[in-house]
Amino acid sequence: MKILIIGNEDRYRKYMPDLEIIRQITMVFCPRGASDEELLAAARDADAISIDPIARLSGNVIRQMPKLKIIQSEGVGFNGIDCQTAKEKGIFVCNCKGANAGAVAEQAILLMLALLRSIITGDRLEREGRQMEVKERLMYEGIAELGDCKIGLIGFGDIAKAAAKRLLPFECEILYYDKNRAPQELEEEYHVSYMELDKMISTCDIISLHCPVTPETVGMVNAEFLSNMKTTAYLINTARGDIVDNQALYDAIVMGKIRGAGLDTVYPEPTTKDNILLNLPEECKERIIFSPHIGGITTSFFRRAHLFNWSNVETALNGKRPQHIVNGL
Ligand SMILES: NC(=O)C1=CN([C@@H]2O[C@H](COP(=O)(O)OP(=O)(O)OC[C@H]3O[C@@H](n4cnc5c(N)ncnc54)[C@H](OP(=O)(O)O)[C@@H]3O)[C@@H](O)[C@H]2O)C=CC1
Ligand SMILES: O=C(O)C(=O)CO
Repeated sequence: MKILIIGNEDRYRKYMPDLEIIRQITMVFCPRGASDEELLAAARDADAISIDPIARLSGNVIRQMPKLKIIQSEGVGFNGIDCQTAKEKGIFVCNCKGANAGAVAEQAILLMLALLRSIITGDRLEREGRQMEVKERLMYEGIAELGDCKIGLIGFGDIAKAAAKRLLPFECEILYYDKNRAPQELEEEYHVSYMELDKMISTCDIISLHCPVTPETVGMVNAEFLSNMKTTAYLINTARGDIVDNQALYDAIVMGKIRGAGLDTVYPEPTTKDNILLNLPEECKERIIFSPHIGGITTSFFRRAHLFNWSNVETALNGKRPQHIVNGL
């Protein structure tokens, strides 16, 4: 049997669990940006694919792999995979649901705190020996505590729940919007209140995105969305860059429609120097702070995810139904 692994080989090998299936299967590696032709030349006869959650896998490739039974995302996202073609061919697409929820929640909270305290600017000015300017700037703008903030979570799945759990001790008010309202017991368990999207956008001090990219959410954070936010509010995106309209966010920052943004995910990936969000005017460039899509990739996540992924692949290759199927099969 053969598995095609699309992603970073060194990282993959580093977290390889000690399982019998690994000794029985041939592994073929291709990098994230490999073309359809390269993937097919390497592993047209593969039985399984394990794929980095931000890599792409086209229907063209899926259709030409006659033995393929399972496509396993190495993370939560699967938006780069043609799930519909996989479904038509009876191939499972699975993710490792929840495996990096705590990690991404921590990253979102880190970005919130870093923005509230202007940590990037503070670090720069301190290193330049301009301590007074840091204090003056922060005194002028005011430093909010998380506990003073109303935080709006868009999407109330695993990551948003992990964020709500971690935000509770900060004593902030936590609101959420999801296309399906959660049962009352869950709202009580996580101390969150449901709010319609439009109201939440104009009410919250921090809006944090935790929904997937779908036709409904692509470009959801557009000029209208941003101009309805408070001028003192922050946007956090640890979900996917495609949910935010880059030009609209650029304009909102420059025109002072929102105070800032913390982005772990930026469209397109990988980020290039000419991305408009990296080219804000000097006076407001630190109003956006970035992390390079590292929210989910902690050591514990890799250990957990790889263990789960391999056993899920083994289940499918043994003709059984794997867990966390995301393409409706
Ligand atoms: N920065 C990083 O490293 C990482 C980023 N991610 C990103 O975060 C996203 C969320 O992850 P996770 O919480 O684990 O996923 P979940 O599937 O657990 O949660 C997503 C939630 O969003 C809801 N949702 C779907 N569409 C909409 C919509 N239009 N408006 C509001 N809510 C919506 C879903 O509802 P329903 O279930 O009914 O569809 C679900 O409740 C992932 O899709 C991925 O893109 C994930 C991991 C790591
Ligand atoms: O799990 C995911 O979807 C990720 O983005 C991790 O990098």
